[in-house]
Formats: sequence, structure tokens, C-alpha cells
Amino acid sequence: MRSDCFVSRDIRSGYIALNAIQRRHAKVSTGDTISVSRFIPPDNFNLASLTLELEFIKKRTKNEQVDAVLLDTQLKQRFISQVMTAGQRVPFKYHGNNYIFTVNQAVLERQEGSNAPERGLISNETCIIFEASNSSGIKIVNQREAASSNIFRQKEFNLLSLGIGGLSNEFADRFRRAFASRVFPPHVTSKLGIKHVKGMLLYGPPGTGKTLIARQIGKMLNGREPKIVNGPEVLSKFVGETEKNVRDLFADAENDQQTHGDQSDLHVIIFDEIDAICKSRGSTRDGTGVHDSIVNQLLTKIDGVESLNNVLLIGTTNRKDLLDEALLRLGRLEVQVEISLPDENGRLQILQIHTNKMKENSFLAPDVNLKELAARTKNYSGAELEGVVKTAVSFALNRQLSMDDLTKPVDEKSIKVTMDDFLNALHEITPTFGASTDDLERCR
Ligand SMILES: Nc1ncnc2c1ncn2[C@@H]1O[C@H](COP(=O)(O)OP(=O)(O)OP(=O)(O)O)[C@@H](O)[C@H]1O
Repeated sequence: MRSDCFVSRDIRSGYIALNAIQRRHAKVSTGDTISVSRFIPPDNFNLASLTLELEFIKKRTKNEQVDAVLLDTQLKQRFISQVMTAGQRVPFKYHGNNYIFTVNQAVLERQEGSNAPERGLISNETCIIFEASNSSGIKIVNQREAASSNIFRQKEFNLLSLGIGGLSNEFADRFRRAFASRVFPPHVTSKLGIKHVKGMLLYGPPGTGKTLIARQIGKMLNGREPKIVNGPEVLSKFVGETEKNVRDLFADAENDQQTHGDQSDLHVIIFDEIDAICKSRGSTRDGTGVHDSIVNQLLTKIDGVESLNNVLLIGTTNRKDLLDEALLRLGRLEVQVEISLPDENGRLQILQIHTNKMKENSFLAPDVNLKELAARTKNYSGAELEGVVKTAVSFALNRQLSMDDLTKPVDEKSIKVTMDDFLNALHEITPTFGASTDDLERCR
């Protein structure tokens, strides 16, 4: 642990005084004998960015709004040239309230080896990003980056709350790493020499939630509605029309970059079934070279001379094996994540997501055992599990309809989806990959 200190007349020579927070952080008690040494910061030890999570020292019921710009100024006055280390907790007073911040991330202007501890000096140039959990009662305003940084908060990056089940923490981690650079403002990224990830490929069997994931990532990154296109829709039988369709996709991003430069919003383009237009060049036998020019068009937009900085392209496919290799290289769809069929626990999560509303509104009969259903649905995809739920509901609704008089009002209270409805639904919805593992292998 590293801490700033000052000489006090109240403390005897040979002694140091630590407050309760410092004692906890250093894992020492009063009266302990410890060894200390002087820390001399090396050259170029300034922090490029510092992510601080704010809390009240004492839990409060009142909500408080904190202006990021004002707090930034105050903290810099108070802590300028002090060293901050990831994990460190520091109390401070602001507008009459006692707060404590935890250093969640500390990034040096000069990158060190990945094993170096995350620490450095606060300078006037350090970009401070404030975070506060929803439950803290603190609302941070006036910080453009705050919205996008939410995605990266370990605790808050909860795929389940986004309606996505069956993905492990490892996925969350990969996504977070891929988009971490997007939290920092442009002047910091240029100092760090970071290039944003501009493309991502989600691949795997149909119905596993690739489009759903792409859409949620898009929404979280800038709050704008992502553009979703479908490979086959972009294809046109008219000469030159497909290339134009691809160019048009990027037009908004181009205009935005021209008008706003670094301040441009992030444009997320989701390309479903990207294999339809990005098959390996030369692999199609139409002899026209049309496919080649479409792939080239897309590559130019992602990393060519005309490339854009404000674009994130997320492609989805069931057939990664058909994709043009060039599309998968660094700087293009460089982050590739396999989304496979959910395991038993994942299936349980997906079933929970799709029955949550029913449960809340007491439409789910007490005999429904989702754990058992998860165990019985091996090889079902997320979409198929959703299908099972919908079919079970349709059975339950059918029971309420009187075939003699369809105008007869339905008694809402008596609608109950039972375990039998689910078991019957399993006969109707069967998994695509139930029989053949070969087909499944092709989606890898
Ligand atoms: N992991 C999941 N968690 C929750 N719901 C899911 C999941 N996977 C699929 N679903 C449900 O199935 C629907 C269809 O999935 P989606 O279209 O995202 O799959 P996909 O992998 O993109 O399929 P395709 O490859 O056929 O395009 C989703 O909108 C969602 O309702």
C-alpha cells in the first residue's frame, strides 16, 4: 500500500498514525509494528485516466446530485500530485457531505507491462471518470462518459438484467475488454495510442441470441438505436446496387464524423447473416466478381483510407467457415465470440427470463418446475426455449376460450400455465440440433 503523509506534532517520532480506512486497507491494527519506506515516483508517472466509484461514508436515504465537472476540479486541487492505486479507498468532504471513493481503474499515460500495479500521479491532465451505483443515492451529472462507462462496471454488467441468459461471466469480461477504450474521451485515447475495436463477430448456431446480444451492446454503448440490417436484404440483383446499399449504411456515420469530428456519436451497425454478402472472395461461381467488390467496399469502410472512427460493426453468422478471411483480421471484425447452445444452467436462466412476467402476474401455476424443464431441454437454443414458453401459454389460453361463443369474456384470474402445458409444448417444439451433431459442428 502507498499513502501520502505529513508530519504532525501530535505524533511521536518513530510512529505513524493511520485512520480506520487506511488501517483496513493496510490490514493493520493500532499498536502493530510495520516497516515503511519512502516511495519516489519514477518519471512519466502521470495518470491518463482514473475511474472513481463514489459512495457516502454513512449510508443515507437522501439522494444527492454530484456535478462531475465541479467535483473533478475540487479533487484535483485536493489530490494533485498524489499517487492513486487501484483498489485504494479515500474519504473526502464535498458540499458538506462525507464521501469515500474507491479507485476502480488507474491508467498511466505511459503504458507499462501488464503486471505493473495500476497506480500513478494525479495531474491536471488526468481524466477522472466518476461512477456511482444505483443504490448509492448519488447521481452523477454533467459527465458525458458516465453513460457509456456503466457497461464496464463489473457489478453492473449483468447480462441477465439485459434479458440475455446462458452466457458466462467470461463473455461479460470479453465484451467489457473489447469496449473499454470507448469509455475514455478522445484526448485520452489519442495520448494512450489506443485504437478502438471497430468490429466484432458473434457466431454460433441459429437462435442462440446473437442478434439480441448485438442489439443490447449497441444500445448500451451510446443510447442510440443501432442500425440493424440483414445480409440477404442488402444484396440486390441490380449491378452496383449492393455496393451502394453497403455505402449507404455508413452514410450517417460519415456525415456525423465530418460535422462533429471527435465529438461524433458512436454508430453501431448490426449486420445479421453477414455471410450472405461476405463469402470468401473468389468462392462464388458467378464469375462477376461482384462479391469481391462488396467485401472490398465493407473493408474500406472499416479500415481503409476512408475508414471511420465512430463506427462499430457487429456481424452475426451461423457459418463462420464461409466468411472471407480478410474480414476477420486485426482492425476489422477482430473480436470474435462464439455463442453456443446454452447448458442446463443457461437454459434455466433463459426460461426464467421468458417466464418472469407471467410469474409476477401470477399466471404461472405452482407446479411448474423450471429446473426440470431445463434438464429436459438439452440442445434447445434460446429461441426454441422462448418458443416452448409461448406454446405453453397458448395451450393455457386455449383452455379459457369457449368454442361455442368466442365473444364470451375471458376470466383473467383463472389463466394458469401449468407444468403439463410446458411438457406438451416440448412435443411441439423440438430442437433443430436434436439429432445431428454434424450440423452443430458446422456452426463453429
Ligand atoms: N441467450 C438468450 N437469452 C434470452 N433469450 C434468448 C437467448 N437466445 C435467444 N433468445 C430469444 O430468442 C430470440 C431470437 O434470438 P436471436 O434472433 O437473437 O438469435 P440469433 O442467434 O441471432 O439467431 P439467428 O442466427 O437465427 O439469426 C431472441 O429475441 C430472444 O427472445
